[in-house]
Amino acid sequence: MAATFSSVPVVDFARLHDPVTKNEELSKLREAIFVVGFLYLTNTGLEGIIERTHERLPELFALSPEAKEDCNMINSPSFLGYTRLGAETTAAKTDLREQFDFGTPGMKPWMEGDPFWQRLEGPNQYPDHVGAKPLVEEYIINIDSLAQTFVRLVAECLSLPVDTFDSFKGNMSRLKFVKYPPAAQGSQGVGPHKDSAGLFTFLSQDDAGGLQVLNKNGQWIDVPPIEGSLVVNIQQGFEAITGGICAATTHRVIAPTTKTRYSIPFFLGVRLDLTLDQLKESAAHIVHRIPTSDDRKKRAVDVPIRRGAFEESDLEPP
Ligand SMILES: O=C(O)CCC(=O)C(=O)O
Ligand SMILES: [Fe+2]
Repeated sequence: MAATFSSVPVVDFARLHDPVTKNEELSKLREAIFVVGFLYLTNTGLEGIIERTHERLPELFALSPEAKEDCNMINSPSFLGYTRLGAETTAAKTDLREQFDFGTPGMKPWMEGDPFWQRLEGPNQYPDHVGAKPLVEEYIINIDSLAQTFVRLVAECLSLPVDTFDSFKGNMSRLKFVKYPPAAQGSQGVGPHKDSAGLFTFLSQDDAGGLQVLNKNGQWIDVPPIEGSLVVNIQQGFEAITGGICAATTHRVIAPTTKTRYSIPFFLGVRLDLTLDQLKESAAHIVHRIPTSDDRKKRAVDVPIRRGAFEESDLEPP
C-alpha cells in the first residue's frame, strides 16, 4: 500500500538555511513533498506582515455591500475582485465563504491581439478602503520572494539543480483574503478540491481551525493552526511538471460554528504559455533526473500515472 500520513509535518524554514541543520530539514521536506503534499512552514520571517494583515481583514469584510460590489469579480476577465457569500460552489455544494482575490500588481489589461490565455493576467480591483492596496502589495512582494526560495529548496530536496523549476513560474500569482462566517455544525466552508492552476499554495490561517486534508486511506486529517506558520501544499501545476511524482492533495474547510475563520492563501502561479508538448517534455526530463534509486520515480515510470497530466508511455525509462 502507498505510504500515507496521519498528521501534517512541520518544516522549519530557518533550519533549511543553517548549514548545520540543512540536510536534516531537507529530508523532512522531501518526505512531506513525496508522502503528504502538505506541510507547515515555520520561522519564515513573515510573521509580522502576516499578523498585520490578519488584523485588517475584519474591517475589509465589514465594508458596505455597495463598496464590495464595486469591485465584484464579475467585472474582471482575470477573475480578480470580490466574491460574495454563497456565490461559489465546490464539489456540487455551495461554499460558505466570502473572498477578495488579488493578483501580482502591475498586470496590464488584455487587449485585442494578445494571446487568449493572457486574459487571466490582469489588473487588480481594490476595495475602496484606506491602506488596502499597499497592504496587498506588501504581502505579495514578501510572500512571492519566500515562495521562490521555497521552490528552490524543493528542487534541492529532490536532488535536482536548484534552478530546475525557475522557468515554470508564471507572470501572475494570486492572493486571497477569505472569511468563513460561523454556520451550522458540519457545513461546507470550501468543499473537497485540489489547488489547480499553480505550483504551490502558501496559506496563513487564523486560530479558528477547520482545514482538513485527505490521506491515501481516505481519512480526513486535521491541519490545526500553528501560530505564525504557513501551510504549504502542492498544486496540480507542480504535479504535472514532476510527472505526477509530487502529487497535489485533496483538502477542504469545515465551516466554523462559533467564531469566524479568516485565511490568506497565496497561490504561486505557473507559466500559462506552456504547451502540452513542452510540459510533457520537461516533465520527462525532470523525472529522469530524480535519482533512479528513488522509489517514487520507479512508480512514476512503472505504473500508469492516475493523477498526472499524461500517460506513462510519455516518460523515458530511468
Ligand atoms: O481557507 C482555507 O483555509 C483554505 C482555502 C483553500 O483551500 C483554497 O482557497 O484553495
Ligand atoms: Fe485549496
